[in-house]
Amino acid sequence: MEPFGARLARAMDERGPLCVGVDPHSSLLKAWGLPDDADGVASFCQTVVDALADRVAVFKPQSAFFERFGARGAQILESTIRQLREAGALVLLDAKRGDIGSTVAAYADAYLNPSRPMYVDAITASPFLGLGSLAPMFDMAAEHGGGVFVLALTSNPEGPAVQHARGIDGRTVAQTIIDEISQLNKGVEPIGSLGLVVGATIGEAGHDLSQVNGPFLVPGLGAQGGTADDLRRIFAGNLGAVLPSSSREVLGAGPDVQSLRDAASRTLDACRDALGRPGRS
Ligand SMILES: O=c1ccn([C@@H]2O[C@H](COP(=O)(O)O)[C@@H](O)[C@H]2O)c(=O)[nH]1
Repeated sequence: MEPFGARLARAMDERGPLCVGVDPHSSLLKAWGLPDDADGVASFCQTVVDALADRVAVFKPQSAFFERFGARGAQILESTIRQLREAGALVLLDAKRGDIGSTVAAYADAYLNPSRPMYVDAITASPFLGLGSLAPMFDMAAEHGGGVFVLALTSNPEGPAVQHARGIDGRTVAQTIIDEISQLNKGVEPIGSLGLVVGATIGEAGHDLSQVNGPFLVPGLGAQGGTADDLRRIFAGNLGAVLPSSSREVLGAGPDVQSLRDAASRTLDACRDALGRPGRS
C-alpha cells in the first residue's frame, strides 16, 4: 500500500486539514438524548458516520470510550472503523499503545496488519518505555503503508513534568523523541509516515520541530482551550504538516446531521485560515 504520509497528504489536500475525534463521552451521549450504554455508542457513531464520513479527511476514534462496553464496544469500534474507511476517510485509532518490544509487536499486528479485524490507517503510541521499544510498530507501518503518531508534547497540563525533563545531554525528553522521529522520517517524500502528537495548548514550549518531516497530530483545540492562532504560532514553518484534531467542539453540535456538518465546516475553515491552506473552489 502507498505510505501513510503520502495518503495523509492527499487526504488533507482533498478534504482539508481536519481530524474529527470520535469520542462518545457519557456526557455527549446524554446531550444527544442517547443511553449511556453500547446501544447509545452505536447510535452515536452511526450519526457521525452518516454526517461526516464522506467529507472529513481523518477520524480519530478514542479507544477508551469503546472499551467501556467490552466486546460490544469492540464490535462497534470495528464497524465504525470499517464504515469510515469505506467512505474514503483515513482512520487514526487513539489508543496510545506502548510496552516492551515483544508486546508492541502484538499491538502492531492488531492495528497495522491489514488482515486483522481492527486494522486502521494509523495509531497513536506512547514512547515512554523508550522510543526503540516502538520499533515493531514502525516496521509494521513501513511494511503495510501505516502511520504511527508518537506522543511528544501532549495537550494535558500534567505532560510537561515528564516531557520537559532534561536528560544528561541537556535535551528534554520531548526533544529527544522529536529528534529520533526526525531521523526516521529523513528524506521521505512528500512527508514521512511517523508523526508526533503535539497539543495546541503547549504554550511556548521552546522545542525545535523544524526537522520532523512528518505529520503533527494536534489535539487540544476547542474544549481544552487551544485556538487556531495557537496552531499558527506553534507550527510556524511546518504548517503544511499540521493535522488539527477536534472532538467535543464538533461533536457537541450533534445529533442533528446538518449541525454536525456545519460545526465540522466551521472548525475546518478556522484551521484552513490558520494554516494558510485555502479550500478548493
Ligand atoms: O495530547 C493529547 C493526546 C490525545 N488527546 C485525545 O484527543 C481527544 C481530545 O478531545 P477534545 O474533546 O477535542 O478535547 C481526546 O480523545 C484525547 O484523549 C488529547 O486530548 N491530548
